[in-house]
Amino acid sequence: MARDMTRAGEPLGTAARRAALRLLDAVLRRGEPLESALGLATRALHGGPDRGLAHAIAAETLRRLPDLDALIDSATRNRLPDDAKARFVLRIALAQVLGLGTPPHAAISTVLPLVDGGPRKLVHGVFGTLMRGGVTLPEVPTLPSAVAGRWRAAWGEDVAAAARAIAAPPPIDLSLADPAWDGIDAPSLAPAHRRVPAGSAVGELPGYDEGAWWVQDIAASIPARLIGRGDGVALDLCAAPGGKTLQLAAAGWRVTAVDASESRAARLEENRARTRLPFDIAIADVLGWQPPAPAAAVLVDAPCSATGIFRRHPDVLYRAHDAMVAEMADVQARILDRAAQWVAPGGVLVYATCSLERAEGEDQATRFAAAHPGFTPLPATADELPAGIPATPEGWVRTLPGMLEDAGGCDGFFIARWRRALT
Ligand SMILES: C[S@@+](CC[C@H](N)C(=O)[O-])C[C@H]1O[C@@H](n2cnc3c(N)ncnc32)[C@H](O)[C@@H]1O
Repeated sequence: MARDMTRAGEPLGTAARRAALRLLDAVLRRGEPLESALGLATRALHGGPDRGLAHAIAAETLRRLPDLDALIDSATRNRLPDDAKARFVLRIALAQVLGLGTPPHAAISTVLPLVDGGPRKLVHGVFGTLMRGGVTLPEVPTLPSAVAGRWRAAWGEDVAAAARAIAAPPPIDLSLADPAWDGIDAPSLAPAHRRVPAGSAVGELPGYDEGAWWVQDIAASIPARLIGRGDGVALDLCAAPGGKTLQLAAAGWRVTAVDASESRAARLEENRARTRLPFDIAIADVLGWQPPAPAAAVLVDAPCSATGIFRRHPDVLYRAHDAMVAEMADVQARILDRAAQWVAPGGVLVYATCSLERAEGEDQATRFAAAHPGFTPLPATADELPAGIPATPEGWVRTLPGMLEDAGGCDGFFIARWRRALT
């Protein structure tokens, strides 16, 4: 892939498309998260709007990839290999026209320089054929077949809701530090919650500077809701950037937030400074760290495949393969087993993952319960949960793409809670 971002004589906007191409390359060929690839891929761009455009093009391409590929395949006599540069460039051009509303001439003129000295004629020809044919994208996007197959087996018809959910970026949820705060006129789906439209400039919303709220999907707010209010010690393990830490601190707990990543812990610090909510931060690997004493509440928001946040991060659809899920499930088991030792007698343990994979949710909770007879399931109750999100028959919470769909949906999460026996 090209390294040079700006070249004389190129149409304006070519550099942003080159960055989008690098982003796609990072996700699809190297398996990197889109957000992590952003810095390097866009470093030569001048200013936020170009960076935003590169990100929007790459994200839209990932949302629509199977449908874009089907269009490309319909217009080529010999199927282009999956990793052919011509396919990448056509995906970008088509995603702009069919998904983002870019005029066709602007979309094609800014990608052709990316295949200079290569399949320029082919790209131009395929694009022209499709445009003359008046093609459109299906109203409901097609999910990648591996993910669709896995989720259909796990969740049946909810896979259709997942496809609908990926059509556009989702609304943005805010968790309020004070449930009585009334500074934003927006729908509320649960106590201390507001939902603002997709694309809202969060830094400009009322209450941002004062730290009255932080961005957190409603499903992601459930683990801390299941811990509730308290004034004892709470351990938030795998805590950064800190949505759940802030909830626990706002609910009165004396929280220690532990995270292994220094850069992510910096976001914990930023959030602590902005909200002025008190909590301690430990930058440590929980597999080596040890608290000074057992805690009344322990929250494990374990690292996972993150397939539950595919609406905001469509790259997970292409990165979360079976082997990755199995590897994450192994890490989760080790973290959860270790965390269980730090729950004080009579204390509460909550386990959560933002995953739509049973191996990282239901199977993990079943395994834990069998291995830890000293922990009794503590089923979630309706009054603890947002309306429209029921507990499972086991008392766990499993949020699925079809839930709250009319109100804008929610992320996919799994949450289980146990109480440790007194002796
Ligand atoms: C799902 S994210 C946590 C999100 C966070 N709880 C929140 O609500 O904002 C998982 C976190 O686990 C951290 N992590 C992964 N492995 C870890 C380990 N062995 N010890 C501590 N933190 C770990 C990652 O750095 C990442 O920040």
